[in-house]
Amino acid sequence: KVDPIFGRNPFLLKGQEWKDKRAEITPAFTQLRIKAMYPVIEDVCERMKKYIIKENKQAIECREMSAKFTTDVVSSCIFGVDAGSFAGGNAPIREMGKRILNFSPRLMLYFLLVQLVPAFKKFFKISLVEKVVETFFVGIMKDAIDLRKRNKIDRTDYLHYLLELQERKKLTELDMVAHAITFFLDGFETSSIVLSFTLYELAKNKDVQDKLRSEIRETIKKHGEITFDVVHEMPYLEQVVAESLRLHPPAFFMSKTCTESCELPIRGTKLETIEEGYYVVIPIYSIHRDSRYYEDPDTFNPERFAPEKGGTKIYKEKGCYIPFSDGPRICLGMRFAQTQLKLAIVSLVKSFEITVDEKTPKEIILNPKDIIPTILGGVWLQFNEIKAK
Ligand code: HEM
Repeated sequence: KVDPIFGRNPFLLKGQEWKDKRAEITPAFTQLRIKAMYPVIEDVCERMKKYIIKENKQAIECREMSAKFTTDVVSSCIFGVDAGSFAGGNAPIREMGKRILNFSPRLMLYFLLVQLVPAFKKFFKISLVEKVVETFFVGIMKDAIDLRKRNKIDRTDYLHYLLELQERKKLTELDMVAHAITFFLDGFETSSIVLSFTLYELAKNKDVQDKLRSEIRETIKKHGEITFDVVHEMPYLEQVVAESLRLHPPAFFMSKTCTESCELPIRGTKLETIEEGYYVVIPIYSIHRDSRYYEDPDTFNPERFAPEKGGTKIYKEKGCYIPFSDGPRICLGMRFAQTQLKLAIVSLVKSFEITVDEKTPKEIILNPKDIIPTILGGVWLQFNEIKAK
């Protein structure tokens, strides 16, 4: 029996169940659909900029600011509603996002153990957590659908896709909510962590920030504005995001089940047999920081991915650049994540000089309580507005 909400996430499924679920949601992430969501992301970038200006000169904790950003993006794209995370007060969807992640060590443990040993699913009951999440999101979903139908809104976003799917496949309300929660859960936290680490690295490395700002200005001069197609054709921005994902991959490991006995070379020579049914843990974080593959691996250096050096392609081919995994289970939201990240970075670097505030710890220690790596004590940055001349 599958868990009604979390158990339908392709991330946690296997075999035919996984294939069916993945096939069902893949069309939601086509280039065309992400392009259609671009103006929605642009709107949220504007709200984030206004929030920074309003906070005025105070240092801003960017882990929380980034989570507000991705919560608003994801909510606008799934439910077509403004989650209002930047409006002050306790915005309910942001609060629910916090609750889901902090819910209890039980939920964290669930995800961790199911990732490591999928068989653990049998022994865990998370029905209470699911009930709260389900009740909350069913309410939002109902309102979102009602609003869309009543106002005859025609927007090619994720909700639009879910409504089409509902017609075609006769999805139940719970199916729809489970899909929406997959997008919400897999989407907002991973991307927000990457955004906060990227802002931190840009603040620490002024030369990189300046070079990126020059690329942004040149691009605007050439194209007038930064559209969806243009944002994906900015080589230095691509390098900065790629390097941030290398140094700070939010999914720091993944586990795979061996479906067919095979032999793997260990340390390049000795062959080791991996039996069918074995669980294999792939430590993304350690691979990305291994000096056998990366020169000076702990240094943030976007130059290593310069186009003339082959970009990330050569590292991907060697299997040592895998922030979004690889193969048939590669992250479904990769293109969407990259789009929202790039747009947020462009929007902030264009408008602000970003520096590290003294409240940020000098030595980075990762919070041992978080399932996704975050900086203990937070990422405190200063934003000084660049006034147009
Ligand atoms: C920078 C942000 C992101 C990173 C680094 C990331 C990373 C990953 C990784 C490493 C996996 C594979 C896990 C495994 O093989 O065990 C994965 C799977 C997945 N991701 Fe992402 N992700 C990000 C953002 C997103 C977003 C925004 C969405 C959706 C909106 C999303 C949806 C998914 C889904 C549905 C899967 C499961 C795919 C499957 O098993 O077939 N991710 N992600």
